[in-house]
Amino acid sequence: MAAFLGIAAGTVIPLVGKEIIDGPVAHGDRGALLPLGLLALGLGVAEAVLTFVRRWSQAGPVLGLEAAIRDDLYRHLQRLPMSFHDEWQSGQLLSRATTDLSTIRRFLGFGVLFLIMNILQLTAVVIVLLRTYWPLGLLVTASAVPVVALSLRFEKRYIRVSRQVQDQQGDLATLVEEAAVGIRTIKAFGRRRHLYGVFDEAASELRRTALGKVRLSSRFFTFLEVIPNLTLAMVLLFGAVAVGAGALTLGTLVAFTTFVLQLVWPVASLGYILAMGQEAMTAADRVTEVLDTTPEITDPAITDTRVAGGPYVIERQEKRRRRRSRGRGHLRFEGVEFRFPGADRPVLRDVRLEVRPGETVAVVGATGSGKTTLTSLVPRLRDVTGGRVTIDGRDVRDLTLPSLRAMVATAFEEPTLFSMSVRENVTLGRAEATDREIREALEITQATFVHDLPWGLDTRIGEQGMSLSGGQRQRLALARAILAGPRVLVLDDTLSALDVETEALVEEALRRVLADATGLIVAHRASTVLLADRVALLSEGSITSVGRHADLLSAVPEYRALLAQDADLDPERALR
Ligand SMILES: Nc1ncnc2c1ncn2[C@@H]1O[C@H](COP(=O)(O)OP(=O)(O)OP(=O)(O)O)[C@@H](O)[C@H]1O
Repeated sequence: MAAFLGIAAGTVIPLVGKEIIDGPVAHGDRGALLPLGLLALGLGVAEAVLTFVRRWSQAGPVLGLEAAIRDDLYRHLQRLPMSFHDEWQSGQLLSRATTDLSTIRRFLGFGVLFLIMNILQLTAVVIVLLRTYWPLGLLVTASAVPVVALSLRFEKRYIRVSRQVQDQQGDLATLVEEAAVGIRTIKAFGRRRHLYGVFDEAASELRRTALGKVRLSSRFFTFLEVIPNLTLAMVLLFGAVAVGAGALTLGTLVAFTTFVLQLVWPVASLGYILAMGQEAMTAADRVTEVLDTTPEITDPAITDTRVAGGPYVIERQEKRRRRRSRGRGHLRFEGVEFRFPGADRPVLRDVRLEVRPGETVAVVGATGSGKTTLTSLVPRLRDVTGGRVTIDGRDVRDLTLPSLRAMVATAFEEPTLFSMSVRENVTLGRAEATDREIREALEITQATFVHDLPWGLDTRIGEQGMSLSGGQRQRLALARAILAGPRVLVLDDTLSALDVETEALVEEALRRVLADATGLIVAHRASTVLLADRVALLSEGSITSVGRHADLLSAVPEYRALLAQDADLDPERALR
């Protein structure tokens, strides 16, 4: 409303001017000058106030919209499965969540409104011009033809080049991120110059594309500046002739030229606005590419019509069932197959394995044999492509994700700590854990070193906090998994960075935890294998043997070969 009224006020001002020139000025009537002058002044002030109201009332909703889309995008990114994140560069996601959304906001906050206002102003002024003196009005209207034709051509080319710039910005963000995360490796290998070269090449490429974009838009913008000014010159020329011939009053000509001058900005700014629109459109495309990706790993579809209330009811039922059957956690892999998207061979084939409640099974296999992939199927970080994984007889795909993930906790080999306090990091799986429970979990994992940190449990660690050693990080990640109090505990080679002594202490304490849970442990070392009741040998994608460690050691040569390098196992070597 403020915008419309502003345009109306702005359009009336030249008409008042015309009245002043043709009335008081032409007839020397000073008395009428004052009210008309005050009217023009009043209209000017009203236009200014309305501009302020427009900007003020528009900023809030537009910024709110940007924040809402950003939230949606973040929430969606977290719902997307591992396979999505495997494929997408993090820099691309980063640039979409930041730069692209700001581009959309700028267009919605500024461009859209000006686009509507300019079109309205153009239409209003053209109508007034045609009514004031139609031959000149027609001349002004005709000047729109080349503007429209060129805008359409410009649009197609600009879309292409602005998409290219935005994609290259995403690539550049990825390079910066990788350089920051991998700085240790880069320095250690003395590859600073080399990586600088790679970055410089990408940055120069972006510069070249951006320059091409500027060249394209400047040609267009110049053209848009020239057309209205050329029209103005023609209006002045033909208008002067018309005034000379007595077909037009001087006041009308002055009003006319003021109107045409008023058109210069809307036409010239059309270029910027269209360019902004194209950028916003490609940015929106990039954002919707992410938003339109459907998460493949979702809660089960509610086909049971008796369950009114949907997932919440299922969730409640499951909680009740879990309370009743506390302590269970019967894990079974039933003919499981897993194939990475696009891969020609499956990584896992016909995997059959049973882990009974309270039992711990170690998975041993050559590197790259699929151990991590196998463990990721339990909390549905990935979904099986054949067969099924069940917990207490129920397919994990039939459980809601929150209840499944409350049931299964995983500690990974490469532990991720977030830029939060030790407490927040450790209680990630169970926010309501008490200090006593946290202390116990830290004691089990021999992670009491945190009490010596400057602010104890409240010390900020992770990417932007205190640096911790690999072993310290692993122990915190393990404490996190234990504190979650899962029915199924998955440890993916979690103790690999610990020294022998600490490992022994952790293992001793772990034995108590594992006695109450179902354990699946990926193991490379004999000492870790000894934590388990049984061992499963994963070979070429399937479980080829299952049994007690000592039995497999004596009966299965492949198993022996895998663990023989471990001095503990080979007394002769240990003595040597
Ligand atoms: N995202 C992925 N896309 C395609 N193939 C993958 C992907 N991740 C892993 N692989 C392949 O799947 C196989 C199994 O990988 P996995 O990480 O499960 O092995 P692993 O037994 O845990 O190895 P390690 O002992 O070295 O940790 C490997 O050959 C690997 O190259």
